[in-house]
Amino acid sequence: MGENTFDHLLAGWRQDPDVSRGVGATLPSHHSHCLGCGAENPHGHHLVVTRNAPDTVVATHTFDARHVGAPGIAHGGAVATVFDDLFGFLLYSIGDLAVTRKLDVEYLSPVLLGLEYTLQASIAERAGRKIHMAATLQASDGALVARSGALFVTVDFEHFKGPGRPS
Ligand SMILES: CCCCCCCC/C=C\CCCCCCCC(=O)SCCNC(=O)CCNC(=O)[C@H](O)C(C)(C)COP(=O)(O)OP(=O)(O)OC[C@H]1O[C@@H](n2cnc3c(N)ncnc32)[C@H](O)[C@@H]1OP(=O)(O)O
Repeated sequence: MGENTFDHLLAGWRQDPDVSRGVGATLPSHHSHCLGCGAENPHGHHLVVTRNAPDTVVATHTFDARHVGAPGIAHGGAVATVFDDLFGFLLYSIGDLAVTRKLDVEYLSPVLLGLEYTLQASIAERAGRKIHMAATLQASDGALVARSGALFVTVDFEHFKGPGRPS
């Protein structure tokens, strides 16, 4: 991503973090090449995420051959990627930038390739810079297949600048 593009992204977030979008709204991707939600990342999950309550977001996802771990089963890291990115959409409810400090995933049953799953994430608690979040991944029959918890920590814009990062 070119530096002008990244500056533009940060400026856009600063001006309008989309916190005002209503329940039922589809939220903007983090950026076009984001591994979780960017439409232009050929390796990405292309998540489309909707706000279904003020502090809750939902998405459906079908893992495919790009995400295979054991034959027919999604790689655990791919599942964690999707949880992490979904948590990133809760920042639109908060209006502050934050990054993942801790991510826990419980794999209760295999996540199968080619089946559509429903994911939901919500804010559990906010304390100072810390934002605790929780999420579920359910099969089409409602069975709980995986769940995740995350600790995000708010950061300022300078976090995204510096060595190795776009300036
Ligand atoms: C959504 C809008 C986007 C718009 C576009 C904008 C452009 C940006 C583009 C896109 C972004 C969105 C993309 C979302 C994708 C999903 C999110 C990711 O994948 S993020 C990448 C992975 N994560 C990192 O790379 C972090 C690396 N870690 C760090 O940089 C630091 O560790 C950081 C900033 C997280 C914290 O460092 P410290 O030095 O500032 O803070 P300390 O003091 O260590 O911790 C803060 C508090 O947290 C507690 N804490 C830390 N670890 C804890 C733990 N394990 N359990 C409980 N508390 C803990 C501490 O005790 C402290 O608490 P006390 O404030 O004192 O009360």
